[in-house]
Amino acid sequence: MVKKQISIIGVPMDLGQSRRGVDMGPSAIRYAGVVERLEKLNYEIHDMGDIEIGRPSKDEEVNDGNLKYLRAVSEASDKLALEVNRVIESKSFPLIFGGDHSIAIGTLAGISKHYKNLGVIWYDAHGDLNTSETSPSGNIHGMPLAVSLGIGHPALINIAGYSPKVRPENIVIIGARSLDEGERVLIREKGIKVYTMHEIDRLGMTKVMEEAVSYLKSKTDGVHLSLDLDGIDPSDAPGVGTPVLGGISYRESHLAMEILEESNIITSAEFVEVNPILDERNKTATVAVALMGSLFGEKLL
Ligand SMILES: NC(=[NH2+])NCCC[C@H](N)C(=O)O
Ligand SMILES: [Mn+2]
Ligand SMILES: [Mn+2]
Repeated sequence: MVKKQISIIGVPMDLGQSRRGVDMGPSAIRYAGVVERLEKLNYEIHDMGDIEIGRPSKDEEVNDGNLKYLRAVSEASDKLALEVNRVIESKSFPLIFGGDHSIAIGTLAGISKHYKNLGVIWYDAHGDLNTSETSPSGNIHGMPLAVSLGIGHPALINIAGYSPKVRPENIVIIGARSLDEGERVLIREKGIKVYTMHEIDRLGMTKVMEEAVSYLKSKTDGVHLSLDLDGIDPSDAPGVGTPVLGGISYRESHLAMEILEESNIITSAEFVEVNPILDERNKTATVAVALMGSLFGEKLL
């Protein structure tokens, strides 16, 4: 039998937010044993190494458009989109390690043209639906989902030469507990499906994931999982730049990944925002790798 292929792409990007160190995320995730873990599940793993990220000078950080390091983020997104596209053309499953969440701009740009109706599961404490007008921080990692909807600066929305990358009705956000005003407006206006912590508490993770899967399954021909480690509670995943109390537990996250695995809908995935400098003995990278285990079919018995 031919083994299923997974291709790993590391993206050592930290310019989409203000806390240095998240560029070391790919190393931390590899160090936590991801390749060995997935090989045990009988996958053939191709580690493509890391995308090269420029090191712009500090004065590129703030520009009057409220988009920090716009040029560097846009260049990195271009490179990532090309690489992701190549992986899909080679019939391998793209598994991307961040880096901050701005990398999703490039990931989705590389993926989306391969699908008529791409679905996205955005597992995150945040909506990442800001624009330069609504962003309180100017940090591009708070904008990738808006950008992928075609809302934002032309240098970001036109990566890979087309826009939008995803339709609002094909998005499910899971774990939200920190939304800015502009993000709330966009969610209502576009009718984006959101399971906040309230729904997760109330319905339980099983129901939430089953609903999310059946919502997406009927209308999409591929689903990208974009998992921001800050979706998980900071007690379980402390190594993130923008932690928010009251998050999804480690156990609930395993359950979510297991339900996704059973559903067979996931066609690409990325794990972002692991910051080893803020972490405790590589705990957050270890959590990320454990969740990948469940996502790719690990079973105890
Ligand atoms: N990917 C993330 N961790 N995003 C956090 C975004 C925080 C805040 N909403 C902002 O736009 O600045
Ligand atoms: Mn987040
Ligand atoms: Mn995020």
